[in-house]
Amino acid sequence: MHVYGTASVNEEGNLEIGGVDTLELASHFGTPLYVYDVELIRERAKGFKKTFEKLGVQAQVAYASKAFSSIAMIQLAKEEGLSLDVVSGGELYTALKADFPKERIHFHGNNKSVEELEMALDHEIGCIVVDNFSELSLLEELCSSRGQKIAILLRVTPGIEAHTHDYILTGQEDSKFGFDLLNGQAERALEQSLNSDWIEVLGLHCHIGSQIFETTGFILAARKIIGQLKNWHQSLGFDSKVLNLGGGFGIRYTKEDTPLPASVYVEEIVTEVKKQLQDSELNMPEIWIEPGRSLVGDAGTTLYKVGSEKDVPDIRKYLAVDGGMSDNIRPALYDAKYEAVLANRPLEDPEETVSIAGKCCESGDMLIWDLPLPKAGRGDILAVFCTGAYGYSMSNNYNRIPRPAVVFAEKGEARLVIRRETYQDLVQFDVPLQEAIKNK
Ligand SMILES: Cc1ncc(COP(=O)(O)O)c(C=O)c1O
Ligand SMILES: N[C@@H](CCCC[NH3+])C(=O)O
Repeated sequence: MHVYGTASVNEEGNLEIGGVDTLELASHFGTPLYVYDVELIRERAKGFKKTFEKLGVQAQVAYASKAFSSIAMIQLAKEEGLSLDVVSGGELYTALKADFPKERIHFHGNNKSVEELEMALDHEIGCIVVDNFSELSLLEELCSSRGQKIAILLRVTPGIEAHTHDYILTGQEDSKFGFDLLNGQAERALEQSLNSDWIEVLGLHCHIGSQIFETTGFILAARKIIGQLKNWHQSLGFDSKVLNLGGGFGIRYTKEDTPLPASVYVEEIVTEVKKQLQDSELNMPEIWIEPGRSLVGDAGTTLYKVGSEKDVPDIRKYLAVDGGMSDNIRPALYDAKYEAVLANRPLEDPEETVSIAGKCCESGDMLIWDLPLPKAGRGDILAVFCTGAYGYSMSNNYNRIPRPAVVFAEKGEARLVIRRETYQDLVQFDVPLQEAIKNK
């Protein structure tokens, strides 16, 4: 068995996370249950920060809160001295509720609404990552009408095709995100911003994709951007204070995945930036990164209770669990692969191969195909690893299934940080026909 993060097997032979027995967690908090190993998140955050410190580079490590946003999670990011990437009014609201330092909040998104931009301006957050011309003009208008200045990064698409799933690629030319670097859009956006009385351009941003296992894409992106920065220094007198190279650092979901240590991504990015800046008149910019998955992904485990089973003779055995695509849509959406063990017998040798089905009314609601497992049946607890990123944050109420609870486990203690939804929660926004107000 691969030991994920600080997960271990205790004297009772049960899987333990953050020093807490997962069977106790399942019986106390119910299932499905997302369990986070808090120490591992802290370790990952420190790992990124220390690498920058070791290299003597000014940096910000911004947690991409889309991976998992909750008040407790944002408080944890604050405790670890991270910055924060938010991508919607809802994520910003969560950050504000968590009392996250406003100056370290960066606001992303390809279609921020007027209300969202106003919210960011009201709270004077650190910067807005401007994605397109219409947003740039809108922001300028808002700032000028309020008499308020704002710091921005310009998100550029460097024309890099990272090796990952098509749906999570973002740095290629044909992308809905950012100003294209090669066709002159980025230069026009920079000129427009530099000419504005209301906008201070801190620098450039790019994010080439997610779940990336190589450094090549980041290096090429840095090279292309710095190449442009040199031109813009000559032509526009622009000196970028910040270079944000996004997130996307891959993690190990299964043995097929071979991620690099976070330090390697950081070291190679910094080395390339320094190399490209040699003999130029540009100052070394602050390097910002935005990891989401690599901070919280393998720190999360989902506990499910096994229910029905179905044998299709000579074809396959299905074991159904009490969750599925409602709490983890990634297998259905990206064909994502996961590993799992029985929480009550993690070290027992597999006896059969089973496929783990979710309980949603979709044939595509399969969590894991062909998983070797000891004989398991109704009542057993299945622990699916590496569900900490884009699990809860992409969960939904399909089939009116309530969202699971989230627990933080650390040093032998478990804290409920998001309570389980109830059936009452599910109908809270419904208006019965007889009460519905007619719009004449
Ligand atoms: C702009 C931006 N920054 C950061 C991230 C975080 O990516 P990841 O969770 O792969 O680190 C994403 C998601 O892909 C993103 O779109
Ligand atoms: N949600 C995706 C990644 C996209 C991240 C946001 N740009 C995943 O689960 O892998």
